[in-house]
Amino acid sequence: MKKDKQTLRLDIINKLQHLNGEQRHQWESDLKQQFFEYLQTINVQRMALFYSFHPEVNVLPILEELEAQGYEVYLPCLAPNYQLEFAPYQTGDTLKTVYRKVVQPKTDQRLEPEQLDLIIVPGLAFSRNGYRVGFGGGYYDRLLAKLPTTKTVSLVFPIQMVDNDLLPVESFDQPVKKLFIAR
Ligand SMILES: Nc1nc2c(c(=O)[nH]1)N(C=O)[C@@H](CNc1ccc(C(=O)N[C@@H](CCC(=O)O)C(=O)O)cc1)CN2
Ligand SMILES: Nc1ncnc2c1ncn2[C@@H]1O[C@H](COP(=O)(O)OP(=O)(O)OP(=O)(O)O)[C@@H](O)[C@H]1O
Repeated sequence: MKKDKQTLRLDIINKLQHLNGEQRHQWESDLKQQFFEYLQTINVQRMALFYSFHPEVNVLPILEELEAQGYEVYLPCLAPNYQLEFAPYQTGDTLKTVYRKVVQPKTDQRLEPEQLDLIIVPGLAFSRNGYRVGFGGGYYDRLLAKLPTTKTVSLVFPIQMVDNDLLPVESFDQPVKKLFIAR
């Protein structure tokens, strides 16, 4: 049976919360490896990540490695009307909490989203064809609708995958172009 987005969100949050630490760690290392292998095949400089909070896939080790390799890293900042803006971030920069566990850089510096070469998109449930259900602000759907040519990827645990025909898709949903699924 097709679940609504809210039911699916709670389902996946529950699964992520019950994931054992060792399995999580192994999947996160695998995703990091897959992602850096992919990076060697493309030419990008400016990248948007997100500041993971529990129980999301932790992408902060990837963020640190990107910095070490000299990439420019940006994080999303909430703007009026569910818009996202992007601020530069380096480990150690001041962050502020904007909503529950959501944090963003304190700086007022911004990069036009069009200048991003690649966006790592957060999410809870995903289908093979790249559709996703996130926490429900519609922030990334609004953003990606404006950036049809930007590379987009998500890093996903197998327990977050849902059959194509079981993931609710609405007219405004924007799929990510490439999924990495942990093995
Ligand atoms: N780590 C991380 N950072 C992220 C995201 C994310 O998914 N993960 N986001 C991904 O987008 C953005 C923040 N997402 C948010 C999603 C919902 C609400 C929120 O206000 N939720 C309301 C209901 C939504 C509404 O008002 O319609 C709520 O929970 O009460 C705020 C931020 C940007 N930063
Ligand atoms: N391009 C858009 N223009 C206007 N409203 C939009 C657009 N895209 C999404 N929305 C609105 O955003 C709301 C949340 O969408 P949805 O539940 O799919 O969020 P989500 O993908 O889970 O969240 P997020 O993208 O923040 O991770 C919906 O009510 C929808 O009407």
